[in-house]
Amino acid sequence: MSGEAEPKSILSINAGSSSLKIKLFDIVRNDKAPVPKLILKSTISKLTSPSAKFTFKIVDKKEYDVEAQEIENVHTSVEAFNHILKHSRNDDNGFGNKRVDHITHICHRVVHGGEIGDRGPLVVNNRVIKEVEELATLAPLHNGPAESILKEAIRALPEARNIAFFDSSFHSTLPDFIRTYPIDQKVAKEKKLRKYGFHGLSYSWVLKNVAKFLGKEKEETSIIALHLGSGASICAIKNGKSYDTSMGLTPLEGLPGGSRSGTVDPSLIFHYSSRPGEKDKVLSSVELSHAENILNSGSGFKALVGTSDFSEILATDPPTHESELTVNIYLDRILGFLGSYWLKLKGGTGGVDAIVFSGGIGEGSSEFRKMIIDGLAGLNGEFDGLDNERNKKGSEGNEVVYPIGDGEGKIKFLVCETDEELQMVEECLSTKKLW
Ligand SMILES: Nc1ncnc2c1ncn2[C@@H]1O[C@H](COP(=O)(O)OP(=O)(O)O)[C@@H](O)[C@H]1O
Ligand SMILES: CC(=O)OP(=O)(O)O
Ligand SMILES: [Mg+2]
Repeated sequence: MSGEAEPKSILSINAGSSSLKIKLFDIVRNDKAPVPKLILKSTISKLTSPSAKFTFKIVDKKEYDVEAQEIENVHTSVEAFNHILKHSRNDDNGFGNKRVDHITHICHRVVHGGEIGDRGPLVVNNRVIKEVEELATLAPLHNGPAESILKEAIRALPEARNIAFFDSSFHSTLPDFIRTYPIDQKVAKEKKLRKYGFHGLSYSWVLKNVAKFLGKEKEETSIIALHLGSGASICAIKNGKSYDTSMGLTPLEGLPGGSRSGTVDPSLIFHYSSRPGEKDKVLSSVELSHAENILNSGSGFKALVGTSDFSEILATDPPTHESELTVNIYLDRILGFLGSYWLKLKGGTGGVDAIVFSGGIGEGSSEFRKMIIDGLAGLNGEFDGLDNERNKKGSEGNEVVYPIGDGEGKIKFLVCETDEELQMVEECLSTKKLW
């Protein structure tokens, strides 16, 4: 453990439900502050729709680039982490052991922070690992993998200090009447059953960069941010604070995703799990966890159309009944949240600055952004119209945020290239107690 020393080299690890994304930064000092300089980025994607794809890029050493290489033997996030580590440690790949063994700090994205998550990032110790483990049932696609990577990082890079950043922390500002489920409050308090919300590292990054783009203070910025990735959520941010978000006690609530159903009538579970004529049967806990597993891992796009890869679904040519149904369901649920959050923010503060797209689908698909914006056309004047050309062109140069609207409405449409890895590093560098 380094401890108390200014970070020199930070590895940032983001275990998503379909991918592992890592970045390595050297920390250089300018006059006033430590500044991260990107050295390496690597991703393994399509973990849930194999074969997995491996990308590896060392900055300024293009000759060592690996681009979307298919890898057969990697199925889990921890296998993906070990694959990247092994590749980095091989001198033939342009990197070598020295660089890896100089890592002083490791930032880990942990999706569910439960009550400890409300305190912000924490230096990892046995107690934190135990909490992450205990919360695994509340984020089944995330906390288990994050815990395995945490343990593997401690084993493989023993000199580094590990820090956990919780996706749920950003939502600690949710008002009581939004975070409370209308159930017996004694049980709710005892079992800590409330809305937590996730994708908070992404929302922190989006808020910070959109405020900068708009030339406003964060505290004066109100946006509706969409994080559309393998898991998808929407957040209403009111004057710089999370006011409502579509995910809940777990990342299952709200929008459907690659393998998740999103919100369904809770009673569906009981009917799904019993055979015809057995409707009144009491379900065993095994049957209930099986149902929970199906809703998390065997539903969503995968169940509707056979793949959790949204780009494949959009590219189905000609579209099939299943691909169209999937896109229409996703679009409908997104528009439902947009309408609701627009109303909530308008009614409360009178202002929404922008609708912001991020995440693999939000950043990658101009076609799907157009469908969403077309769906809001009835509110012309309130919202921008679409600037078709800019929407198709995407980001120019190194823009983190760019507009895709025509500037005619009160509410802008923006795209923000999210960076959960750099968000963690920036928070680490600005929080001395984490060193
Ligand atoms: N250009 C694109 N068009 C449509 N979908 C895309 C595009 N690029 C990535 N995606 C989709 O984004 C999803 C992965 O998003 P990402 O945010 O990387 O996921 P994770 O939840 O694993 O972090 C996948 O469904 C993938 O198909
Ligand atoms: C919280 C969540 O669903 O994250 P991801 O989209 O990265 O799987
Ligand atoms: Mg993600």
